[in-house]
Amino acid sequence: MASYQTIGVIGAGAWGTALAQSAAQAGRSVKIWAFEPEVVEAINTAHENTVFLPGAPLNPSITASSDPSDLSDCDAFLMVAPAQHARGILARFAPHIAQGAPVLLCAKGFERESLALMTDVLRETVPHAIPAVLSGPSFAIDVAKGLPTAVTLACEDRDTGEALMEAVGSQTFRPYWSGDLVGAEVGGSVKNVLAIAAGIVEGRGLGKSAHAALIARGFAEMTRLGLALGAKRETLTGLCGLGDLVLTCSSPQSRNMSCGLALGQGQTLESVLGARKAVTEGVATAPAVVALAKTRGVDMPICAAVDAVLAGRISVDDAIQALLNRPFGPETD
Ligand SMILES: NC(=O)c1ccc[n+]([C@@H]2O[C@H](COP(=O)([O-])OP(=O)(O)OC[C@H]3O[C@@H](n4cnc5c(N)ncnc54)[C@H](O)[C@@H]3O)[C@@H](O)[C@H]2O)c1
Ligand SMILES: O=P(O)(O)OC[C@H](O)CO
Repeated sequence: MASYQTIGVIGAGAWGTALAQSAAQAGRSVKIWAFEPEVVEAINTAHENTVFLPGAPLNPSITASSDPSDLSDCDAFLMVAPAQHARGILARFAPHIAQGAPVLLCAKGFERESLALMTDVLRETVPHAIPAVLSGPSFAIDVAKGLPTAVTLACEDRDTGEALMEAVGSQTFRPYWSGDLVGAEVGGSVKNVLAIAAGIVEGRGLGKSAHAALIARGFAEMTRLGLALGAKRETLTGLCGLGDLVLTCSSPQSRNMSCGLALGQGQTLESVLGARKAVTEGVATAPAVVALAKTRGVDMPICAAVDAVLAGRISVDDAIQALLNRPFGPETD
């Protein structure tokens, strides 16, 4: 079985930093590529990502660089830059990723313009890499602090998947293997859009019953899209689907849910996004989810309402009314 010892982490936001730390704790040699020079500086000198993951001391063996060629000796990669930047960054990395090296895709989003999943983006930019997906209920700070977390690690070849699990996993950060990449991608991406809706429910004071209904009906939407794209139902009921949906829709520390909370309380999207450096993936993914659903004839009324609110086509109150005015119907398809 392959054994990956030198791990390249592409993207030094909160999640890339936490995963770099996890791999270092697993005894791997870890190099992390950061977009911002100040992040490179902070990791190499203070051994802390003071910009995106402050308060989490890093293993001093982790080195950072802003030059992709510095990662060219890595035998496996974690792609952790936000979804909308993935294509450009992967294209830069393509010459530095060895033939047959696995690239573990960790971003949770669809590409807005092309509607591509991250595995599609990887196949188009680095066709010689082996795609894998990491997704599940896990806040970066929880992983960095060593709190217990469990995620799905999807890779078609089980041996490769298990070698990746050994490279990033630990007693507290627990990956479970799956062969269903599409399921893992759809779950993580759609839950971000639904978490914005959950935040709106909370921010508008619609109550806990509405919150539970949102999660259950949102899960029905995620399942319909996932199945239409070829996902397995059991993947969607697992960590990367229902598990992550429950976490993100219930935690104001989620960037997506907190964005919805603020919208529900009357703030504008511009003021919410303008006040944060962190990525809110659901904002760019919402229109992609809706467009993709349309191409497959899949009904996703909650996601469509979120997209319409984010785009300013409808007010929060009118979106809520429109959802409540839908005709009664069967619970399952
Ligand atoms: N933070 C978490 O708890 C968490 C957990 C699981 C998955 N994720 C996913 O990981 C991905 C990365 O999120 P994060 O939380 O690490 O990011 P973050 O919000 O902590 O940081 C923002 C990231 O965007 C990058 N960035 C900003 N502008 C850029 C540009 N013009 N070009 C290239 N990169 C640019 C920054 O370098 C940084 O890596 C997202 O898809 C997110 O959904 C995050
Ligand atoms: O803060 P969010 O909303 O990007 O969510 C982070 C993780 O995806 C939770 O699993």
